[in-house]
Amino acid sequence: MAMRTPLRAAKRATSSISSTPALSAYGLQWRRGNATVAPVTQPATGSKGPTAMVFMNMGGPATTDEVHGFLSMLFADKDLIPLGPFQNYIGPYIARRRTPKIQKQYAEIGGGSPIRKWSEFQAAEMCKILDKTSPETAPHKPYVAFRYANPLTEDTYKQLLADGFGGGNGGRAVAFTQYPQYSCSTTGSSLNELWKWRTRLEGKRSTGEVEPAGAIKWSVIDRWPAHPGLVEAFAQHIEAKLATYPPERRDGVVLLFSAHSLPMTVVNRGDPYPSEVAATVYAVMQRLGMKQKYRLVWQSQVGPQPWLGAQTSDTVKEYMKKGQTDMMLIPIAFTSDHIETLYELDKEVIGEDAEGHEGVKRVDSLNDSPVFIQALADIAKAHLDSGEACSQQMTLRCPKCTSERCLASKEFFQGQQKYLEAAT
Ligand SMILES: C=CC1=C(C)c2cc3[nH]c(cc4nc(cc5[nH]c(cc1n2)c(C)c5CCC(=O)O)C(CCC(=O)O)=C4C)c(C)c3C=C
Ligand code: FES
Ligand SMILES: [Fe+2]
Repeated sequence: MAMRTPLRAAKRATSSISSTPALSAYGLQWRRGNATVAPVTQPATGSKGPTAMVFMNMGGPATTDEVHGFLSMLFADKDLIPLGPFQNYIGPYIARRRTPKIQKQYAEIGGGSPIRKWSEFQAAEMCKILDKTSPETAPHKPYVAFRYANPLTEDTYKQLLADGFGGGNGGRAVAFTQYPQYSCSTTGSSLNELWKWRTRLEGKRSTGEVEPAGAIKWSVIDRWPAHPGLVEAFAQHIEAKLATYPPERRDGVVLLFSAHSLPMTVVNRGDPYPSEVAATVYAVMQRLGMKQKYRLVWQSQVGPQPWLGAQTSDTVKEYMKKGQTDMMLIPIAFTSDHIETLYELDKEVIGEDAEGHEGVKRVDSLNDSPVFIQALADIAKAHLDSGEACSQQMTLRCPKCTSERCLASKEFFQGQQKYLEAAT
């Protein structure tokens, strides 16, 4: 596809994270029941190991040169931005037009998105914990699969095969969404993409068709909006920022939980994201003892159609006018820094809308929070123990969903249950 050229032309780093040798390189050692001694740097292979832990997210351009490729893929994604029968023409056109503006934004936040750095760090740290807490599924090997940037899902899937998962060997992989709250435009899109590459690289599987022998057995962690560890990590970051206000002002600080908005067409299709974001906010507020006033507001709308509000920037401006000048912005739907925190919140909302008022602050993203990384490990451990291919909730389509991709990919992941069970 012509629209992918810029990204593909960029130097492709391998999508597997550690520099440890491919699993296949230490040969029979990884096969179940084999008693070969593991290399000292690797944990012993458990009865159900090894396990690939694949962190799914949208990704971001690592350099300004990758912005065009990133936007080209983003505007080609029918699960995110359906542009009708002319998507292949309109998508590249919009991507080209937006590139200079978005390049400028990335240049202002240091020249690229930090999402790959944080995702790789979080995945690797989580796997170290899992190797201890879930020895039977060890070793846990961290991977990152991005939807619009390197390492792309396609490349990560190929890396999994090169590392000895699937491709006739069997082996288990967990698709772990890094969006805490489920939207069909984010996690749904990543799962549809993963399913697409599974069918392309490991053989077709439509209803009634036999599972390709020795293919990867997939399971999915599809949402975790109110996990106590996630809630604790957010709460601790909020408390730390609150502590920077003089004691006599703290009770009056308004908490503005800010999440990426959705077009109203997606909300009205029945997308679960708004209610799951609200669930996170409510759980965090309960943990904080409901001591502060708060609102859930929505940012980053693109294009002219109606989006879910109230908008973050309008909210800050309106409250400022009303004399409410102590406010904390809390990015609640993304777990690491990205252009929407570093540019939109810090530079536009705080720098411009609030005119740099010292009472308006942003809470740090979770990034390397050890509480958060422990939460990821707890979520993964519970999933591995459950033996579940995917949650019940994931199998329910939006009331107004008409997408064949959603239907087929949900059927695929649900259908993995019998292969997982057969393997245990
Ligand atoms: C939970 C997070 C996100 C949801 C939900 C989401 C939905 C959504 N996004 C668009 C359109 C665009 N998003 C863009 C960038 C972008 N989106 C998110 C997160 C969510 N999007 C992030 C974190 C980013 C930035 C990535 C980074 O590197 O930091 C863009 C590109 C930027 C631009 O052109 O303004 C677009 C376009 C839609 C239409 C949508 C729901 C349907
Ligand atoms: S759009 Fe939500 S399930 Fe298809
Ligand atoms: Fe977005």
